[in-house]
Amino acid sequence: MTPKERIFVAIDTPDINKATELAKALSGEVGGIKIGKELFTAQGPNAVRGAVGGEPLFVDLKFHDIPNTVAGAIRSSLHMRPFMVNVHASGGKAMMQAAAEAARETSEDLGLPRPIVLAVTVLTSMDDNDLSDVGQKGPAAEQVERLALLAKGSGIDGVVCSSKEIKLLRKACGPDFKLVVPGIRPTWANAGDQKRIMTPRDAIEAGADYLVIGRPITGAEDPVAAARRIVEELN
Ligand SMILES: O=c1ccn([C@@H]2O[C@H](COP(=O)(O)O)[C@@H](O)[C@H]2O)c(=O)[nH]1
Repeated sequence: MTPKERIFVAIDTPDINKATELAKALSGEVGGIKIGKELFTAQGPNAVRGAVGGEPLFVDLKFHDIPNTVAGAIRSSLHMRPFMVNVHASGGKAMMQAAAEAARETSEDLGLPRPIVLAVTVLTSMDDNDLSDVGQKGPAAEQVERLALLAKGSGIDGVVCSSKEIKLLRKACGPDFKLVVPGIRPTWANAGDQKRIMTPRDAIEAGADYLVIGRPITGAEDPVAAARRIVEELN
């Protein structure tokens, strides 16, 4: 896989025209498009698939509910023909097993390739202090490793983590376990609300499978130029 193919651009906007325009402009410049709660809640599944066109789609809705409800949500999300979907690892083993099973069964029923099912560990906007505020045992890297091992044991294909944990998780979870990494910031971009960050190049060198990059590209005056600058830095 080329470095470019490892980049998923996060298109976070409620505006379908803006989303469609960005997806079209960035087609061929990156590996795929990630949509999340902002666009999905405003526009719904049909609009999302329409906006993204034929590009590989990461449906980042981070389901977190009882197993039956999450299984149903995964089933429904497969109609968007995603390449990747996700749940929160903190929803527990039974919930993750239900999600993995729903993805397997539904893709078979629909005659579609099975999407990669990921579990979100600790949000990249949280540091050790934020974790302790919500009563989770830190440091963040330890909680990420704990949740990643639970996810792997529940039949999940990989995790969403920060680049700070890539080396640790490669060792703990093996070479085939997918590591999808947001909180990516080139040296020329603002961190914003992200706390556990790394540059695209350092994250790839550490062993990330996919990088999720939003505002450094979509918030740039020229998003295509920003995407190309990142790809050049990766090459
Ligand atoms: O831990 C997580 C999980 C998901 N995200 C999502 O990734 C993008 C990052 O966007 P930036 O603009 O590059 O910060 C965004 O859609 C988040 O919802 C994350 O950041 N951290």
